[in-house]
Amino acid sequence: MKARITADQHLLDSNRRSEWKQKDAWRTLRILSEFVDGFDTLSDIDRAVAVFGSARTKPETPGYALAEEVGAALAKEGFSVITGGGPGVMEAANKGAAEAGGESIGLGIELPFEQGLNGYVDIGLDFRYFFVRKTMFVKYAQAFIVLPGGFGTMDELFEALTLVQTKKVTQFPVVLLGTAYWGGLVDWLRGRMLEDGMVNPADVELMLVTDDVAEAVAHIVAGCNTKPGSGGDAAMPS
Ligand SMILES: CC(C)=CCNc1ncnc2c1ncn2[C@@H]1O[C@H](COP(=O)(O)O)[C@@H](O)[C@H]1O
Repeated sequence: MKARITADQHLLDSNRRSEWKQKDAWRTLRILSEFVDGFDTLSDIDRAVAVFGSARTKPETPGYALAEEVGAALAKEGFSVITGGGPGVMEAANKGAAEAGGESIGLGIELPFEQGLNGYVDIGLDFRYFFVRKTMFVKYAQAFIVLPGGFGTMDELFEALTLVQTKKVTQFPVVLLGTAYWGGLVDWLRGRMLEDGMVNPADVELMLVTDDVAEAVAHIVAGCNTKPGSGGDAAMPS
């Protein structure tokens, strides 16, 4: 299959510098419309948790089953489940949520190879720009659960941790699910990164690491301080 040139590539890739002078100013309108669509579609979500993890996790694997269990457990607790709308862990979490009667949301991204949203998404949006989509995850979820994954998953995890650390978001639990997978990274964060003074002791405590879905959900319920119907913190000015 021939790889398509994506909108993100037009914007970011310096090989396309010749377009920048002519097209970037107008491209901002497209970016703006993507924010407007996202805000318009997602602003009615009451309380939601975003579930991240590998796009490559295959059905009928323990990782897929775990993500399905997470989606179902969140739905039963009254949370909408937001994922990247793709295959693997995203599909499994959407499936778990949808089959448990919950609201299943997929925020897809345009990629060089055609893919579309997975078949378990009830409310779906397709984004051209990664950075617009990432705003939506943080804005409309009150917590993140992160399953094993690759670069995309790390990007989403560390964006959340940076936003919590810098207090751009408050009361935002982050759970790493899968102690065997995450253990090495967490040891390095609590060892090398902390010992070299790159983070504060409190920073490395910003995430819960567990294998237990019920513990993950309970941690979120206790930590995100949004009750059903509250719609979050309505008293804050813009
Ligand atoms: C089979 C394949 C690679 C499909 C790619 N299709 C994708 N569709 C939607 N979101 C994605 C995709 N790939 C990466 N992401 C984003 O990055 C994360 C997973 O990336 P990774 O597989 O850990 O690095 C997901 O949580 C998602 O938000």
